[in-house]
Amino acid sequence: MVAATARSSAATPSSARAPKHWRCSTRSSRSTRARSERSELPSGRVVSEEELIPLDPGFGERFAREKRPPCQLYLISPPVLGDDFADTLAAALDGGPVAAFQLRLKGGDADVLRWAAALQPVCAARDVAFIVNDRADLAKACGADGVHLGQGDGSVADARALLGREAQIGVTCHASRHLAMEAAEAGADYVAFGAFYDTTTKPSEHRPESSILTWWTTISQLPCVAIGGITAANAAPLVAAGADFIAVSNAVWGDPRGAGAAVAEFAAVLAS
Ligand SMILES: Cc1ncc(COP(=O)(O)OP(=O)(O)O)c(N)n1
Ligand SMILES: Cc1ncsc1CCOP(=O)(O)O
Ligand SMILES: [Mg+2]
Repeated sequence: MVAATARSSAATPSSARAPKHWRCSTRSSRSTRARSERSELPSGRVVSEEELIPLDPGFGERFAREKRPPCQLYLISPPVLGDDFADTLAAALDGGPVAAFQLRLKGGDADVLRWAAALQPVCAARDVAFIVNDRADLAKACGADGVHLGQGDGSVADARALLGREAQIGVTCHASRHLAMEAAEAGADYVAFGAFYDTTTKPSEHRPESSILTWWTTISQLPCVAIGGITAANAAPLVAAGADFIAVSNAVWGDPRGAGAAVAEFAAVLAS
């Protein structure tokens, strides 16, 4: 994932590709793999094997973990952008270190491309990677640094073929170890788990425990992102559990003090 390197703690467009040592670890062996078989409970409810065999919250304590670069901030755009959003974004990025910005708009293609043209220079001027949500074709069209793919947003292989090996490709994995393994094996540059907390930005039925971050960072070198309802007040357990990135929307754009002050507060949490 963006700038999660041992050498650098800030994103640059040229370092926006995860270096090889951040790619999927060979330790992601079959023996640690959460399997996807489904079983029927006596009640008739069908559950995945992953749900039947929950992750031991103490998993991480039994293994030595390699030191990783400090957790970084990944900003997700508001769902609707006001006319002055380029200035708001600049203020946010000037508030403290930000690794990446994701343009997450659900309107038409023209809207995405228009905002990409306005916001990409703001990110590039500050060495912040510019990621487009949902659509590899639009990421290609605007020359973004990467794309974020949900489970219904197309395959990593197709996005890679379109965007090339330098592109950052992230994948939503909800609360699923199995999905994370699949994403890593498909060649993703980061996996994203969430929603960790209540959020109105994107209501989610998936609610991972923070231990999934510890598990992931124990078995894989690929960066992981924590998302969903994260604020400066509740981020610390996710950082402590191993999140390489925390992805935040409302806590930054909805902060009454302004987006720059919110980013500065996150910076203090990530530095502590
Ligand atoms: C970093 C990050 N993680 C998760 C998501 C959610 O993606 P998806 O499940 O496709 O839902 P939408 O955001 O497209 O509504 C994300 N965008 N970014
Ligand atoms: C896009 C997304 N995917 C899972 S939760 C979420 C919303 C993140 O926004 P917020 O930080 O406002 O909860
Ligand atoms: Mg999506």
